[in-house]
Amino acid sequence: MTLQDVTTRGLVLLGCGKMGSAMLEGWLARGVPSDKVWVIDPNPSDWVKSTGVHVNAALPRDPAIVLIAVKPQMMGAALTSLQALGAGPLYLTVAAGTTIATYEAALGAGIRLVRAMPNTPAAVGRGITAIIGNAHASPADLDLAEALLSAVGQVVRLDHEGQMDAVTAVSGSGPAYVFHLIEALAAAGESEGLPADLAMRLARATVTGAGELARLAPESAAQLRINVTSPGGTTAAALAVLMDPDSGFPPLLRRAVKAAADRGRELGK
Ligand SMILES: NC(=O)C1=CN([C@@H]2O[C@H](COP(=O)(O)OP(=O)(O)OC[C@H]3O[C@@H](n4cnc5c(N)ncnc54)[C@H](O)[C@@H]3O)[C@@H](O)[C@H]2O)C=CC1
Ligand SMILES: O=C(O)[C@@H]1CCC=N1
Repeated sequence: MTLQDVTTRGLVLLGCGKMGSAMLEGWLARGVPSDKVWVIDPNPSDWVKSTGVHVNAALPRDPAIVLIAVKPQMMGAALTSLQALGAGPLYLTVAAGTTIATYEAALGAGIRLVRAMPNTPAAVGRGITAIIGNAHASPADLDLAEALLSAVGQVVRLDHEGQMDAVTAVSGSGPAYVFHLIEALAAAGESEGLPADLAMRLARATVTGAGELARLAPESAAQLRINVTSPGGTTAAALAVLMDPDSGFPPLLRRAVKAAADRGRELGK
């Protein structure tokens, strides 16, 4: 199966909230025809309804791909609406926590399934998605999933499903940590006397600019940090706080990432 099959046979999205919409936005922007996309969602957004995709219409009989993007807590009920499709399509799921075994139990042990963990920068083509196939997913299925997901950013393949909760905690949830960094940096600027709108503008441009530099520059993140840090200067004073081994970013992020990974494991039970 190829990307051409996807645009011929169709793509079904089960659940089109924040993550499903981010991916759909990326695919539509990259030329997937809207009349080849079927969305099933009891509460479709105005944006989804405005895209021209089929919304809560009868499904095609033989779609190439079914993307599952409902919350893990709703998965049991949601999967019943796919049972009629059986082992025909390639299933691609982005749900945190929910294990391959859960889908096989609900949809049939013979299904071809790729479990993926994307992130919302997919909406602007800058996502990163980790994938792992089940035992029935062929190399061609993984290639197809990768081709589809490459349309919205980078793709990495995992060695085993056990890595997925850590991936979720780093890159799936990670954009939220960065957005919170913008909020916190702006709030700190306000505390130093800046007006709120100026502080937010500076914080947002700094985080996105640093992100772009990290993407394009050949240097490591550590070297880029060193390049900002004049000996005895302002950055060094801030980094003494942020790099404190007991109270700085490293222990804080270790705790945050562990909490996210633990939650993923819990959702999988
Ligand atoms: N938001 C994110 O950054 C990421 C989310 N994910 C995963 O994506 C999945 C969806 O998360 P979000 O988009 O954030 O949640 P969301 O709440 O924005 O979207 C879920 C959508 O599913 C719909 N839905 C509920 N019951 C349904 C049913 N029975 N059949 C069809 N649709 C149904 C809801 O109406 C909603 O539009 C989750 O499993 C999450 O773990 C994965 C990576 C990143
Ligand atoms: O918060 C969540 O559970 C989902 C998974 C990764 C990002 N959002």
